[in-house]
Amino acid sequence: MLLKLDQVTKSYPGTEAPVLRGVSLELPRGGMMALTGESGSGKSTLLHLIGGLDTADSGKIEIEGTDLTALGDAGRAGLRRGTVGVIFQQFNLIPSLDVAANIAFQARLAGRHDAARTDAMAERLGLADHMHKYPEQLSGGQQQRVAIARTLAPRPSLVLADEPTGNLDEASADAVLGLLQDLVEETGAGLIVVTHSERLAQRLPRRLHLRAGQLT
Ligand SMILES: Nc1ncnc2c1ncn2[C@@H]1O[C@H](COP(=O)(O)OP(=O)(O)OP(=O)(O)O)[C@@H](O)[C@H]1O
Repeated sequence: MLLKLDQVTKSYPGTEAPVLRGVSLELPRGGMMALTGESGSGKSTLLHLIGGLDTADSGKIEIEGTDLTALGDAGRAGLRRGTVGVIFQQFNLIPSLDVAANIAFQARLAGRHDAARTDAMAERLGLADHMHKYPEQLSGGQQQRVAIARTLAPRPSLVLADEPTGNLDEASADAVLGLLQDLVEETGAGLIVVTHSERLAQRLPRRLHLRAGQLT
């Protein structure tokens, strides 16, 4: 199993009810699913726990058999470099690096930089003519595609995308999600897409819905 969550619970200081209450799920290798739910239902929190960006209060999260809850900060950071890739809502590109260097950044950290692969992916994502531009010189859709390329470059086993098309119009959102799915499928990785859009969620083979901190 690529990902296994067992009875995961999470509260933030100052919030009355837990944000996540006993969340369990399994995603097989190469599996793809959408995670939907109202604003504040805990989608980003769940993604952050799976991505090792934050820790659960109780329960177990396993990625490729490794128990995240037993790893320290360094262990979780290592997992983020190689095994799990996160595409953030706000892209988080590095402003001082051009597109080529942004795309290569995480792969270099993971010791998996492959220039030919980076170029091929940039081409697929329509970024070939923009490789020497800086993030501020790109449109939102182009920045999103750079963020996708950067996350996929180190070949993670699991890709987590938080509203990857949230800032795009419908046609661009469809195109970007389609490309993301194709690229993830080609690498055999698993994919979890958080989205507000029921329409986009329908494009994924499996859908889970969070309501008041529980999966339905
Ligand atoms: N760092 C934090 N400290 C305290 N409360 C937080 C923190 N992060 C999130 N929350 C609270 O946890 C709840 C779930 O937030 P989360 O961001 O996971 O929801 P979401 O479903 O992703 O929402 P959205 O769709 O609006 O992005 C919200 O009530 C939010 O206010």
